[in-house]
Amino acid sequence: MKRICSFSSVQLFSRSFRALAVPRSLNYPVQSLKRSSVRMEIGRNLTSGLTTESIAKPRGALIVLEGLDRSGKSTQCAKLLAFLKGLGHPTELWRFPDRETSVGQMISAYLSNKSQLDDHTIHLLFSANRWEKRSLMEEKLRTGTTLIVDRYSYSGVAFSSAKGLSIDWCKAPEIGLLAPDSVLYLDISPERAAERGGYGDERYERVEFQKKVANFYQTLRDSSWKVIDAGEAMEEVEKKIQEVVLDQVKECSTKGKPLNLLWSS
Ligand SMILES: Nc1ncnc2c1ncn2[C@@H]1O[C@H](COP(=O)(O)OP(=O)(O)O)[C@@H](O)[C@H]1O
Ligand SMILES: Cc1cn([C@H]2C[C@H](O)[C@@H](COP(=O)(O)OP(=O)(O)O)O2)c(=O)[nH]c1=O
Repeated sequence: MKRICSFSSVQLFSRSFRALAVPRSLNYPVQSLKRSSVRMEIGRNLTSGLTTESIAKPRGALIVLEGLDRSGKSTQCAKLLAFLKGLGHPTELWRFPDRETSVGQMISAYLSNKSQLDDHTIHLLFSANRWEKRSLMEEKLRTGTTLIVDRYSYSGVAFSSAKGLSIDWCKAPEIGLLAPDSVLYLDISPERAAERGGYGDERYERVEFQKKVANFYQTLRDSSWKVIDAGEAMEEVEKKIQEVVLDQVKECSTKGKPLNLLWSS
């Protein structure tokens, strides 16, 4: 196994944040670079020292569920966990934000309107919350555990972009996190999601805002995505998810598949 990360998350953040947040008027080395070069520079900084193996080795699969608030992610994650465990696949369920860590507690206070934070700051906290779990995530996958992850970097980018931050800025601190093998997007209209239980308790649970989030999710789709109609009955959604995920889990655990990095070109 080759070395994956030579930076601590704090270093990664201070580098990305400095490079992104510095006003053009300040005399900072990246200031004179064009926007696209800045992005490339950040990509190099963030990913230098991050390498993945070229030979595909058997490992666990990284499965991400995404979607609007109340699209059914938690329900389906729990069902998928039971399904994979029942088939004998070592599997864990993770979720972001991970509200257990100290960063996660700051996020939780913000989401429940107990604290106020600048939009950029909360974005970086969400990202830091993923970086603090990155090495454990890699270790679990390489030792054969499949991870089902309830929300990941796509939530980070879609929700912050919906507030008006630039997509490129939002993606930058996510570069170098592990790329999922499958992203299952639970597709539902914001209006239908709002009719489901518990809606309206947290900061982002407003229909107009969720409409914007849905639009930004669309721009993030890539070949790893499968869109699932989340308006169908729970059992139907469950079956569709199982088909997609089982293929991935089998491929990763038997043939093996290289681990890729998110948004690194
Ligand atoms: N396919 C479905 N049809 C109807 N209600 C659903 C469906 N999936 C989930 N629900 C209900 O919607 C609510 C939100 O589901 P949840 O899984 O917590 O969503 P999320 O984790 O995406 O916020 C819960 O009350 C859940 O029982
Ligand atoms: C992971 C993540 C979530 N979020 C938002 C999405 C949710 O509105 C909120 C909390 O996520 P979550 O607890 O998963 O909410 P829900 O169960 O209702 O889907 O945080 C971000 O804004 N950025 C992120 O990086």
